[in-house]
Amino acid sequence: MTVRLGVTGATGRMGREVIAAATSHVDCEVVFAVNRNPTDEAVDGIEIESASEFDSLLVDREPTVVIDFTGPESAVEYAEGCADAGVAFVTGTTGFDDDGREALEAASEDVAVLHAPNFARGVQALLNVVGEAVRNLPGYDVELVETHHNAKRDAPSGTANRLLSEIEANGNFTERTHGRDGEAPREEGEIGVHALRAGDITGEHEILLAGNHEEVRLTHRAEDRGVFAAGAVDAAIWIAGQKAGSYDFADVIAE
Ligand SMILES: NC(=O)C1=CN([C@@H]2O[C@H](COP(=O)(O)OP(=O)(O)OC[C@H]3O[C@@H](n4cnc5c(N)ncnc54)[C@H](OP(=O)(O)O)[C@@H]3O)[C@@H](O)[C@H]2O)C=CC1
Ligand SMILES: O=C(O)C1=N[C@H](C(=O)O)C[C@H](O)C1
Repeated sequence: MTVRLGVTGATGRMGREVIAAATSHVDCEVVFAVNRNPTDEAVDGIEIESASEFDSLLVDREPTVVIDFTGPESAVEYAEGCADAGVAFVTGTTGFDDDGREALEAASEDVAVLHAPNFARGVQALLNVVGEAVRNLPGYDVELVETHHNAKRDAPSGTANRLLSEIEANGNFTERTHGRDGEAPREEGEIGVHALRAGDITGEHEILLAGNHEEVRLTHRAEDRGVFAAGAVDAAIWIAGQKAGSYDFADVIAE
């Protein structure tokens, strides 16, 4: 069955990649693509419409799923629109605060909602192994470095926050130290967190574990945003058959 997709943030870095991935996928049809500031220029043959039309497009074009890569405020608004219209919602947007996360949970009571801070399959593998590495190296110092392009809004990245949760769940850590400045010796139990922003780097995450005169580095490097878009389209196809609830990209990969 063809999955009918709506795309938000359509002219953004990720929106364009999602349209490219979806239009070349045999199981997908892009039925609308919206942007806050629409352009006359189509993306991969898909007309860009105004985000102000989002609610009426949900009714008129009958999408099965909306894929969103925008910002935390707009993602919540789009999720609420989808919940009202009975349309499943996939978002890769990062930077949500507690209220934003709660709003996504509330939407998932009415429709299937999948939120993943990273749609790269390699990052899912990294999330699976990082806890084991920490458990195997008790007492080793842990530092996380993430590197992204100079236009990224949130820090640390959504992926970094997810990795940090895994690290904390598997070791005795007391605090996250964001960068260091001046007299700042390392405290026992801290995890150092460092966000680098430069150029047009797609996205890198490295966890350094060091102690006992040795070091282990676990690194994921995305070389192309198409990796994220392909994962998001896979998630949209998967979620089309799911009942209301809150899902993660790990659920998609598990099948
Ligand atoms: N989960 C994953 O695998 C990945 C997640 N991301 C996340 O996706 C999000 C978008 O990233 P990226 O594409 O690089 O960002 P861009 O800035 O390139 O694009 C953002 C898009 O969202 C729109 N937008 C932003 N704010 C609003 C708003 N308040 N209301 C309506 N539309 C809005 C922008 O519209 P306009 O053009 O009008 O400004 C633009 O189309 C970020 O949160 C990023 O962290 C990114 C890559 C992978
Ligand atoms: O903004 C980005 O570009 C990315 N954001 C995601 C995040 O915050 O983790 C995922 C990816 O690293 C690219």
